[in-house]
Amino acid sequence: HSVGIIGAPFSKGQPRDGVQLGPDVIREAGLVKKLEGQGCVVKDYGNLIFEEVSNDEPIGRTKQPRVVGLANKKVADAVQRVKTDGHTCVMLGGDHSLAVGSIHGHAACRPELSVVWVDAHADINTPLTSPTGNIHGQPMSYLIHELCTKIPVMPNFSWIKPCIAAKDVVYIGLRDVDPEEHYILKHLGIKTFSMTEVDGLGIAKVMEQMCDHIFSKIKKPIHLSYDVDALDPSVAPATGTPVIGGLTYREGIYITEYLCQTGLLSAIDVVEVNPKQAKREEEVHFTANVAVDLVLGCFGRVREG
Ligand SMILES: N[C@](CCCC[B-](O)(O)O)(CCN1CCCCC1)C(=O)O
Ligand SMILES: [Mn+2]
Ligand SMILES: [Mn+2]
Repeated sequence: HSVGIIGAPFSKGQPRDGVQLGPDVIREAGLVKKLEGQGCVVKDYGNLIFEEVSNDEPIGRTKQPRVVGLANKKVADAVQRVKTDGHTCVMLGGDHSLAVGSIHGHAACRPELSVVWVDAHADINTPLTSPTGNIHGQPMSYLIHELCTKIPVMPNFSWIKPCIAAKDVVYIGLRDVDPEEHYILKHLGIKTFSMTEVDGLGIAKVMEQMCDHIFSKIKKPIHLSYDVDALDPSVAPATGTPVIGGLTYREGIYITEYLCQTGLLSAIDVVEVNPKQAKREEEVHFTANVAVDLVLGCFGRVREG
């Protein structure tokens, strides 16, 4: 595997300080060395530099729109470059608003994408449905063709063109979905495997049925957007919006092992690691090590040795 790593130290899609430190704590947990140790060729493109935006007043309830729009343009260009260079892209967040740029940049190289969104949350609020105005709860609404009429014009967002179809999206791990998001998921017929399905079917069946769904016609490259809060807070405590009843470590890893063996993983986001949300120092290292293990699973590490 040839891997291109991008650090995206960005936090303005949500209000909690610290998630901008995610890329560096994940690197400090040995990501590059461990990938190389399992035979990957790794190019670390370093951390993107995000410029400030003054007077970034809310638009309606939406907070920090200008700096989020600007940051995602940078991410989109960087992901496109990594893909053009021929690597599987790994974007280290930073908050989940960065998925707008990551998926947009990926789709610029691979127009026919399927998106696997692993998350406690659906992150599909529009600017008008969001209960908080935090853009990390909205990224999917800017990317899905069927929602484009629901998105108001916002400064620094005009470059964004919807690039994925609802039928090519699948969710795993949902357990904290806002009412409006639930309506959108149902209305668009988006395939979801909430924690209820994970419990009822077991993770192996979830992965089988998920692949049947996204590969129902042709096989498309996969964009895996992995929010560490999909995992149970006991497994990934250093994150901004923890929700109890999440994926076990084993389930979280199984998802990456399964997707790796499809051979279709083309870009991966690992987001929402926030060291400042940890109660104790060891929780930071624990969460960072789990994040590293998720990436290793995407690139061929299997637990049998
Ligand atoms: N859906 C929420 C949470 C988004 C989490 C973003 B992620 O997945 O990247 O971490 C709001 C959640 N909800 C608001 C009302 C009270 C309960 C929580 C939102 O702010 O839109
Ligand atoms: Mn998320
Ligand atoms: Mn989440």
